[in-house]
Amino acid sequence: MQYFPLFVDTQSLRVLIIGAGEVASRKLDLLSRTLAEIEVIAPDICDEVRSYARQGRIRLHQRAANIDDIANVDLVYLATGDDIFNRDMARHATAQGIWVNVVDSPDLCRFITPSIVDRGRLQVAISTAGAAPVFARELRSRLENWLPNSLSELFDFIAERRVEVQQRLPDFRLRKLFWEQFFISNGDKFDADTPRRYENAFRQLSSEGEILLIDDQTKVELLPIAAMPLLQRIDTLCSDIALPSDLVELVRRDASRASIPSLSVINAQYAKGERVLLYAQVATISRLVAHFPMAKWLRGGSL
Ligand SMILES: C[C@@]1(CC(=O)O)c2cc3[nH]c(cc4nc(cc5[nH]c(cc(n2)[C@H]1CCC(=O)O)[C@@](C)(CC(=O)O)[C@@H]5CCC(=O)O)C(CC(=O)O)=C4CCC(=O)O)c(CCC(=O)O)c3CC(=O)O
Ligand SMILES: NC(=O)C1=CN([C@@H]2O[C@H](COP(=O)(O)OP(=O)(O)OC[C@H]3O[C@@H](n4cnc5c(N)ncnc54)[C@H](O)[C@@H]3O)[C@@H](O)[C@H]2O)C=CC1
Repeated sequence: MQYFPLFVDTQSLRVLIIGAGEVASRKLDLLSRTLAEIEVIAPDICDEVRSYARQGRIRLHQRAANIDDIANVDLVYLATGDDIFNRDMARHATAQGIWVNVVDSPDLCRFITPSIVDRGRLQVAISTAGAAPVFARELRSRLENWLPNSLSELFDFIAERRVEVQQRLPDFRLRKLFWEQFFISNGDKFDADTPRRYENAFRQLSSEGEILLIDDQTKVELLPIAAMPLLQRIDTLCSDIALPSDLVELVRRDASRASIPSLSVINAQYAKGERVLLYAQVATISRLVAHFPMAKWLRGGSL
């Protein structure tokens, strides 16, 4: 991973864009939505950039830039098309510890610009490490279609209630269960029923455990989609045989691992409200089913 994604707090971030053509205006389309203070310097200014200045969103200076301009800023974007000038400015910026992006020279970039799906608090950033920005753009447009616009409202709604949930559910485990329950019932949209689903999620909190069974003859890729949220909620993954890697991928990363415990231990875990997944040979799973009628045997196409 040469490029590592970070989300930068833009409050009082000072951003300088040098150049005011098409590429600068594309960067500005996203940067202007942030809280950053933005300054743009260029002798030739395209209409889009000019309109940001008219709205008072950026400070615009119509002149050539020089090295003194990069003092006292946090980020610099060089979008001039003048290779020698860009290289020179990038060198000065880097020497001063200022993070620099040169739009057409990845080797001069301290950071690169991802393609961004903007849903307010929910941000999806895509990068191909510079290999294919067009692919990043195409993937973005697929995600734009897939992620409803109302996700912005949903995450505002949730953020406003985070403290309330912490107060109403002091137990961390119950809070986690609450949010899982809420997202299962609400889905990824905000509508008139969202506040009701939020209240219902408090009522639907059960501290009941779960026993999931998967036998080694079952192909993981054929498991029903409805099994995915169940696997995501597992606390412990128990097995005495090798686990298929695609199954490990589906289970929560922080789930603990164990060998298959005795029947009485499984009973005790269930009674405590733990959620266990037991992976074993068919014969073992059949025996477990006989002992635990409440267990769910996950098989291809059935639940
Ligand atoms: C390294 C990086 C540095 C940086 O700019 O930060 C970079 C570099 C270069 N871009 C080039 C070209 C194009 N870039 C785009 C579009 C986008 N480019 C963006 C980011 C990045 N571009 C960074 C890596 C991102 C990653 O990791 O994938 C996006 C995501 C964000 C944004 O720019 O705001 C935005 C899509 C936004 C969206 O719509 O979602 C298009 C398509 C178009 O215009 O529609 C083309 C024309 C097609 C083509 O040539 O591929 C060239 C060749 C120049 C030449 O050949 O002359 C270089 C230089 C090189 O490759 O050496
Ligand atoms: N347009 C595109 O989609 C793409 C462009 N590029 C590259 O990105 C760069 C910028 O592209 P465009 O915005 O289309 O170019 P452009 O020619 O429209 O804009 C260049 C801007 O830089 C300014 N500039 C030049 N020298 C300057 C200096 N010394 N100080 C301050 N400003 C200065 C100009 O006044 C102008 O505002 C070019 O190198 C281009 O090759 C790369 C990929 C795609």
